[in-house]
Amino acid sequence: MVAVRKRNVKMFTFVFLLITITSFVLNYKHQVTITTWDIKQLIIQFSEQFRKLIKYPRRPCSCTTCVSERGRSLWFDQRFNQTMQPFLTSRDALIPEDSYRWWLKLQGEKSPKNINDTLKELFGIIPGDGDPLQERDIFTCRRCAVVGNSGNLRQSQYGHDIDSHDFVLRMNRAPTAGFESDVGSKTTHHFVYPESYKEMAENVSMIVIPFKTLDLRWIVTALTTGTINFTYVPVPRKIKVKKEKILIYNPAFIKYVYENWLQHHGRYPSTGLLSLVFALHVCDEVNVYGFGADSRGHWHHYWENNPSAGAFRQTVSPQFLCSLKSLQNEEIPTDDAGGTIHFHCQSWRLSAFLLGTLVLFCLKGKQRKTLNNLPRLQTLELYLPPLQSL
Ligand SMILES: CC(=O)N[C@H]1[C@H]([C@H](O)[C@H](O)CO)O[C@](OP(=O)(O)OC[C@H]2O[C@@H](n3ccc(N)nc3=O)[C@H](O)[C@@H]2O)(C(=O)O)C[C@@H]1O
Ligand SMILES: CC(=O)N[C@@H]1[C@@H](O[C@@H]2O[C@H](CO)[C@H](O)[C@H](O)[C@H]2O)[C@@H](O)[C@@H](CO)O[C@H]1O
Repeated sequence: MVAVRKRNVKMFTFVFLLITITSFVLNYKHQVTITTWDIKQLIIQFSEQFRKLIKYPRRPCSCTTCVSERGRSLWFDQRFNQTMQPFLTSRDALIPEDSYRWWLKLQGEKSPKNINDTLKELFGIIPGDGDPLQERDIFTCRRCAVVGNSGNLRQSQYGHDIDSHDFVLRMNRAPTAGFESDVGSKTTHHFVYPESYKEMAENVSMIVIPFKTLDLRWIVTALTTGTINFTYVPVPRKIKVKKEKILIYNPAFIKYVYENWLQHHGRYPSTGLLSLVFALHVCDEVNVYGFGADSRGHWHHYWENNPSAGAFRQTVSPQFLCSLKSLQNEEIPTDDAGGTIHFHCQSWRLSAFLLGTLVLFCLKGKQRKTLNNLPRLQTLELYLPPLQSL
C-alpha cells in the first residue's frame, strides 16, 4: 500500500516537472530569438528568462513584453483594468445600470427602446462570439496594428510594416485600395458606428461601436427589414456583412475608457482612442499608425485632398504625441514657445511606461500642439471636446 502511494507521488512529481519544464521551454522559445549558439550567450539568455519568470511568474503572453503585464508601470496599472470586457456577446450582454445611464446621455437619445429587448433581438440575429480576438493564449505573442486615419500616413511607406501584424485594426471610412504602400492592404477588424459605416471585405470582422440604442437597432434592421435609414444623418438601410463577422463594442467599456483613460476629459472618447484601448485589452503588442496632423500641421484624412478637413480639426485638441522608438532612441526636441514637439518615428510601439508618459504629457498640455516639417509623425487624439466648442 505504502509502496503504491510512493510510486504515485513519484509519478505525480515526474508529470508535474515535465509539464513545468515543457511550458517553460515553449514559452522561452516564443520569447527569445536565438541568434547565437554560443553556450555562454545561451546561458545568459536563459538566466535572463529565468529571472523574468521569477519576477513575473504569470506572464500573460510570450512576447518579450506583454502590454497587459502588471508591475512595470504604476501609472499604467492604475488605469488598465483587466476585468473590463471590450465586447458584448450573447453570453455576456449585460450592461451595468450605472454604465447604461451614462451611455444613454452620450447622444441625448429621445425615448430610447428598452435596452434588454434590443440586445435580446440583436443577439438573436448575430452570435457575437467566436472571433479570434476574443480568445487568449499565454503561449502566443499577438501583435496588433491600430491604424488611424491621419494624412500623415501619406508617403510613409508603412504598408509592409502594418501588414506584418497578426491583427490590423482600422476605423470609420478608411480605405486601403490605392494606398497600400502607405497603409497596407490587410484588415482583420474594422471599427464603425452607423454614421461611419463602409463596406468591407468578407473576411473582415466589423466591430460596431454603439453610442446610442438606435445604433444597436440599426444593426438589426440593416440585416433584416432595412427600416432605419436615418439617425442624426442618413445611414445605410442594408449592410453586406456576414452575421458571424459582427462584433459589438461594450458600452460599459466606453465608460471605462472615458473614466480611466480620459479621466473624464471631454464628452466621450474618439474612435481612435476607443480602438487603441480596445487593442490594449485584446493584444499583446500594440503598434499605432496614422494619428495626428501631417507634416504641414494639417488634420485631414489620408484619402482626402482637403488639407483643412472641417469638423475633424475641431475634435483633436489636445492630442497625444508619441513614439516609443523616438523616446527610446532619440532626444525629444521641444519648442516651448510654440509648443511644438517632434517625434521622428516609424511607428509607435506601445509599452505601459510609454503610454503613461504620453498621457500625462498630453493631459498637461493646454494648447493644441502643431507639428511642422517632419515626415512620419505619430500623434494620438485624446478625446472629443465639449459639445459647445464644436
Ligand atoms: C465630421 C465628423 O464627424 N468627423 C469625425 C469622423 C467621422 O465621423 C468619420 O470619419 C465618419 O465619416 O470620425 C472621427 O474620426 P476619423 O474617422 O476622422 O478618424 C479616426 C481616428 O483617426 C485619428 N485621426 C484621424 C485623422 C487625423 N488627421 N488624425 C488622427 O489622429 C483619430 O484618433 C480619429 O479618432 C471619430 O469618430 O473619432 C472624428 C471626426 O471628427
Ligand atoms: C462633428 C460632431 O461632433 N458631430 C456630432 C456627432 O459626433 C460624432 O459622433 C460619432 C458617433 O456617433 C463619433 O463619435 C464622431 O467622432 C463624432 O464626431 C454626434 O455627437 C451627433 C449626436 O447627435 O451630433 C453631431 O453633431
